[in-house]
Amino acid sequence: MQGLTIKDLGEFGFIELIRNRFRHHRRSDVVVGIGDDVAVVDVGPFYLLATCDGQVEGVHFLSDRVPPRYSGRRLVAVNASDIAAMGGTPLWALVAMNVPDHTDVSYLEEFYEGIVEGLEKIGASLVGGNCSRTSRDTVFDLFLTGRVEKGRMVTRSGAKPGDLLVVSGTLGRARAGLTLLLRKDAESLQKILEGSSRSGIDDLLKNAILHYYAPEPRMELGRFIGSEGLARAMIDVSDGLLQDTLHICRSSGVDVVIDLESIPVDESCALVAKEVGEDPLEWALTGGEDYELLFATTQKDFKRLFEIFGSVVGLNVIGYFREGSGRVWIRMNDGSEVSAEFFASMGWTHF
Ligand SMILES: Nc1ncnc2c1ncn2[C@@H]1O[C@H](COP(=O)(O)OP(=O)(O)O)[C@@H](O)[C@H]1O
Ligand SMILES: Cc1ncc(C[n+]2csc(CCOP(=O)(O)OP(=O)(O)O)c2C)c(N)n1
Ligand SMILES: [Mg+2]
Repeated sequence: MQGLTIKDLGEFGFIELIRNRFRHHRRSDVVVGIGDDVAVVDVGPFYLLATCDGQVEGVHFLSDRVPPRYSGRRLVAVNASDIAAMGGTPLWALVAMNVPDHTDVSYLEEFYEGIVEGLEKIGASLVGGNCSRTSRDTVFDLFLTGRVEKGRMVTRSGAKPGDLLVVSGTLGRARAGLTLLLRKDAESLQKILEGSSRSGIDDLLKNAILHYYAPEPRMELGRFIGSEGLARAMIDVSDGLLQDTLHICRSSGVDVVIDLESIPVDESCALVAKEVGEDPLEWALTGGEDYELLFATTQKDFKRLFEIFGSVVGLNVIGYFREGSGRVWIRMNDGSEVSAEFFASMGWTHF
């Protein structure tokens, strides 16, 4: 494809290209290859899960504004969230550290403190990695493995017409946190983080910033859903609700109708978006990085799940699946339906 750039093709176009080009390059023990939250390999007594996501300075985190301990925890959280979205349990991790040669060792030590803290929290351990010099930016990649009982993993591809679309927690909080980080000066940020003012609003803002710094992946919820077989398809919200819903629809070969009124817009998102003159609903739909779980389930299984996790993490039915060819529709407040791409951008894409 001479003359075509990665920007022309886009992130998902490129992944599709690689996936199709090497479709036949596959050992017989590969259960799920390119195209889901994690790869799944049959190792005998259980399925081994493997995933890899990175944090790039200026793209995912800001080294001059975010304490490195949080960025280390963030690196773990974004990977652990993919294991949760498969219904699995994390095991071992390797870190590829790529930094310029003037980097402070104390900065790196703190970054690693965060990595190990994050791994211990999810019951995984660091077993190796790699170091390389870069010409400018700091880039950390984590490779995380996990396990799931055979046949208990939840892929992106099992949603059926009639299933409910459910999301955990609230949406738009990470976008609110990032916006605060980019707009506030260091002193105001410090004040919010120290909680020196005792108003409820400051708590909301602090919460949003910390959520952006280092989100808490939904490990218990994901594992429960997997072990009890309570979802037919699942993904985590990294690129944005619309984009990640689209992944489920395309993989499952069904359409979904999202009901705008039922989107759980985070309180901090409503507050910050209003302050900067943006639409909170659009942030909730496309902001991404909330690392909530998004899944297709039946009415009966939702009821069971809600009884256990409803009051702990919050679970909202935000739409339903129907026959179709992999499209996302938005039901407007007046009852009409609009194809999602005409309503808003679908979410984050790297190119
Ligand atoms: N550069 C790449 N080469 C091969 N596979 C890739 C590459 N980038 C992503 N993938 C695969 O494409 C799928 C989707 O990746 P991605 O969109 O990053 O998902 P996630 O949001 O779960 O991290 C995964 O199976 C991932 O392993
Ligand atoms: C400084 C900064 N600008 C913008 C963002 C927003 N952002 C960066 S990557 C991303 C999407 C998720 O990251 P990605 O690497 O695509 O993770 P994956 O979907 O592969 O899990 C978003 C919303 C950010 N986190 N930090
Ligand atoms: Mg990824």
